[in-house]
Amino acid sequence: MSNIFEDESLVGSRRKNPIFKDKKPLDHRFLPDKLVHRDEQIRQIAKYWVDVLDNVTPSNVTLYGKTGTGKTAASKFAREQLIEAANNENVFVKIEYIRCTDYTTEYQVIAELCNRLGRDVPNRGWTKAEVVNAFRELFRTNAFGRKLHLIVILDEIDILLEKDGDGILYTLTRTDNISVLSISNYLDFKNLINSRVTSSLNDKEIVFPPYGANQLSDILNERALLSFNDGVLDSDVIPLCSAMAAKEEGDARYALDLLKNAGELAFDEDSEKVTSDHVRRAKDRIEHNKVSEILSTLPLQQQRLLEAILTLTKQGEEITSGKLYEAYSDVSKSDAVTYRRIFDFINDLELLGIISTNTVSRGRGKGRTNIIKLQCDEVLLETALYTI
Ligand SMILES: Nc1ncnc2c1ncn2[C@@H]1O[C@H](COP(=O)(O)OP(=O)(O)OP(=O)(O)O)[C@@H](O)[C@H]1O
Repeated sequence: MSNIFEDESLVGSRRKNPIFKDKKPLDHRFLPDKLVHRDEQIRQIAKYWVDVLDNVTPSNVTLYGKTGTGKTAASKFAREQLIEAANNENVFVKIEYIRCTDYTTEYQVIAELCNRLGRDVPNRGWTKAEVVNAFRELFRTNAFGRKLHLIVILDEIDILLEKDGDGILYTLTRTDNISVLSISNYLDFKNLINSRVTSSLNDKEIVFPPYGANQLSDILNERALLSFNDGVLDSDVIPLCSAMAAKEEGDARYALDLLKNAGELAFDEDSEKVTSDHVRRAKDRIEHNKVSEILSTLPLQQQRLLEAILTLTKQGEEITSGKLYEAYSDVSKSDAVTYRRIFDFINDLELLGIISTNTVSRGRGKGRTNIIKLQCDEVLLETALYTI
């Protein structure tokens, strides 16, 4: 059989893509040369970090803001600039970026930092104290031959704090020559931290507000110039992506996803232009992928519970827990779990944002009832449920 990658249709599409010039700039990990509308925040980070150029350990900083507001991009941007300035001034600085979804415990973060600094530490097997000692030793013994300043960026820190407590911040902020830049989605992130640690965080906080539609348009215009061939975007495409993303809490990542998916749909359909219709369908496609992704990770019984919720919703019924249990037992038959377990499942599905629950009072003496509602599109859910 001939090689599928050499198939005429694929070779053709690689050589000349009528829509995209280069898709990379639409990828989440792409770091653009300039971050429009984030000058102020980058300047603030620089104001704290600049101390390091005078050999002074910078203050710890916390960045707050909802998802897709440019926190990661701004901190990586500041990192690049500081590394360049430090090289020019011959100051020894390392800035290590750690995504706490990948390293979810203090042990893992410290071991990873040791490894990046050239001290081999196993990913498991040692005690936490041993790993912390090995790490501190690097700074105590001047292992690098000259004074190293380490700035640790802890992105999505909430995940680590929830899972493993605030020991990581304690360890890092109590080691000489280290400063931490924490990135959090929640303004109340300090509630997860003990006061012994908050005191060393020094309250240097930078807020990233959600982007408005016009700001999102500026961001998309910059990326579109790099990614799309001239003239392929209809004039209403970027304004529409921006307006839709502004509604989704000003999330630049979502705006970029809409634009990229709209372009891919246009390409798949051999269209010469990307239109607002592609954007609308891109929105459905993204939601569909999101729902499918969530569903594919759900245990079977929870999927069955969702099937039951879907059936009742389609029948136009008000869904109480009692009614739901009956419908669920019909779907699950002999392997149905107990009525009590259903409440855990309902809780989990609510946390995932697929359903919502609302407790209503039925009037005097009649007690209270839980009303369950679907929070995602019925058709999307149905397709996703029956295709996984
Ligand atoms: N001002 C901007 N200019 C250009 N691109 C931007 C800007 N702000 C965000 N982006 C882009 O939007 C995407 C999401 O941004 P980023 O990852 O920095 O958000 P975040 O606030 O860290 O989100 P999360 O909390 O979900 O991690 C990235 O691809 C980033 O490059």
